[in-house]
Amino acid sequence: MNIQQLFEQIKKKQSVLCVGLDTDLDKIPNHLLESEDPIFEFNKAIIEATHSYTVAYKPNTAFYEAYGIKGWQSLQKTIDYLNTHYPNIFTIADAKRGDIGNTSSRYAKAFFEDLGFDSVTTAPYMGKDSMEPFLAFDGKFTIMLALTSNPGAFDFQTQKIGKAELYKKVLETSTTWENSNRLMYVVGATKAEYLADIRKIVPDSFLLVPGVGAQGGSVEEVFKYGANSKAGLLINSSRGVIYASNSLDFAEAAASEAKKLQEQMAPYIAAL
Ligand SMILES: O=C(O)c1cc(=O)[nH]c(=O)n1[C@@H]1O[C@H](COP(=O)(O)O)[C@@H](O)[C@H]1O
Repeated sequence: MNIQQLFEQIKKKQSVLCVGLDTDLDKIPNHLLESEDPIFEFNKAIIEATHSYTVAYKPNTAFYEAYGIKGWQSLQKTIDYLNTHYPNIFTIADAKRGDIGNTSSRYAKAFFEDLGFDSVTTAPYMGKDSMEPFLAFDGKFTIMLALTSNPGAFDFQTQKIGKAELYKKVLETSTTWENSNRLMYVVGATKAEYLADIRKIVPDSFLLVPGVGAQGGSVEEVFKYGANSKAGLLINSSRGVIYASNSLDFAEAAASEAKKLQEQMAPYIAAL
């Protein structure tokens, strides 16, 4: 899908909610474990319950890779389900890839062409030639880590390289790359006060903001500092939505959490 369609979804649903499909067999309701593919059955039920409040889904590939080939099959079925039934919902493979050029181009092919995701998350540590193979894909988006939500973000990302912090350098440099209009950036909701500075460097880009819910970030703060005139945000919650209940009512409970988040977002989107 293209950016225009994403803007339209945001307007129509009055939401920038991205639901993270971090599906863990130890956390899903027991009754699903008897089915042939519990991960897919869980995801399908979550998608059906939450899609009207949601503009993006983000399966984190670690939760699928952890189960080997069966996990990859569950991931494939999940993205196929989304592309078939909800083609207007943006899809993110949260894989945090990045390597020397020829390897990155294989990662890009895997997530964009083989699996058919709209976007993939990447780690920029290896620099321009490790990101460009992702950016070469027309109609696809590369969501690069900028300032992450975890405490370790302060180990490197906020350290100064010359006058500027590393994360600012990453943002500034990336805007000079070819096809930089295909870039989005990850900024943790737990670092909302940094968003105003980040917006000065990338005023028009989409920011994927994980860390509300289980990690303690606030929707209000993210909008206050991070929204641009078209929102320009995708705010992710994974555990807070998908594990709202672990019994028979899990899908209804997820819908209710997703609705709560959408209702928190709506007034800010209406005011843009
Ligand atoms: O790239 C990400 O999505 C990401 C970046 C980041 O800085 N922090 C972060 O939590 N994430 C991911 O966002 C999701 C957050 O999950 P919850 O804390 O359960 O909402 C996980 O899949 C994380 O891997």
